[in-house]
Amino acid sequence: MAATDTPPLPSILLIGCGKMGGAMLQGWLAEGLAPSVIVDRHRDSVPAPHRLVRDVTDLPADFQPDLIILAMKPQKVAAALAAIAPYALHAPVLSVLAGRTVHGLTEGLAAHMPPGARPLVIRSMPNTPAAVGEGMTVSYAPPQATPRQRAMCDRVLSAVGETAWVEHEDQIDIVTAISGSGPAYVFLLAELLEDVGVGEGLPPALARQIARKTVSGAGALMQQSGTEAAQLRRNVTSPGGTTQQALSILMAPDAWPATLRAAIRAGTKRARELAS
Ligand SMILES: NC(=O)C1=CN([C@@H]2O[C@H](COP(=O)(O)OP(=O)(O)OC[C@H]3O[C@@H](n4cnc5c(N)ncnc54)[C@H](O)[C@@H]3O)[C@@H](O)[C@H]2O)C=CC1
Ligand SMILES: O=C(O)[C@@H]1CCC=N1
Repeated sequence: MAATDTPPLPSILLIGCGKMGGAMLQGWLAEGLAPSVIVDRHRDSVPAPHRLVRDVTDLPADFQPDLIILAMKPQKVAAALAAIAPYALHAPVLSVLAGRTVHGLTEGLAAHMPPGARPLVIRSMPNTPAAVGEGMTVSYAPPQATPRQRAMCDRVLSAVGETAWVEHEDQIDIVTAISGSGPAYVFLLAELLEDVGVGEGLPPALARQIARKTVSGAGALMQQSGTEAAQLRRNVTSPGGTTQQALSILMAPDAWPATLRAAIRAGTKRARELAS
């Protein structure tokens, strides 16, 4: 779709504006969000024409969003559902909460609605590079979601990065452990490279600079070249050279391949535990 054909961002009710909600909001503000309401007691202000309220019980009576976005901690959502339910009669709900299922959120909201009324819940897993428009969000919509509802969610999420959709909701838990948590693994790599550099005798400022630029530069090269990661790795690895020597340790079956698989399985398991 040409940029001029892109529909404007809808009006949102964003509930929870911490690390993840705040990252997405930063991207949406840069993209021209329609007048919206943000709920978070820990935020000081939002730029006009958007409004900030401290609690879901303080929502302005004159406000009806196009889309409700849940971005509080999974453990905090239950207490907010009663106040959100009246708005969810008229607008779909997009949840970015780890673990929380479409079924659980739908039932939780429906319990506060008139008999027979059902909210429409779409579940997404974004990541914090959304703050700079470089996010990756994977979403699941239940079969009853309309193409218009899916398109609106995709419009909002694609304003802060790339989007993809899965047909099976349980895949969101695996996505959570890979791309949702993944920036933390990459930042850890930068931290460890810096620590090792300092430990091996480099000046701390230089160790920090080379660690950060190596991670961000490698990411930029991968993005801009479109080349497979494995080929980019081979391009660095001279036969008999220094990289091959280092990778023989990292790529040993019981090193990174096993460690990363175990880590991602642990994250996935935790996402499933957070379902209830
Ligand atoms: N941090 C990340 O990288 C990612 C987080 N998520 C999900 O995003 C959600 C939020 O995570 P973070 O932003 O990291 O947590 P956070 O603790 O930084 O932010 C949560 C915010 O929600 C607010 N809050 C809590 N209860 C509220 C309520 N009833 N009404 C309004 N605001 C409320 C808190 O004041 C806080 O500012 C979680 O469900 C997490 O699973 C998803 C993808 C990535
Ligand atoms: O750590 C968490 O539970 C959230 C979900 C993915 C990233 N942060």
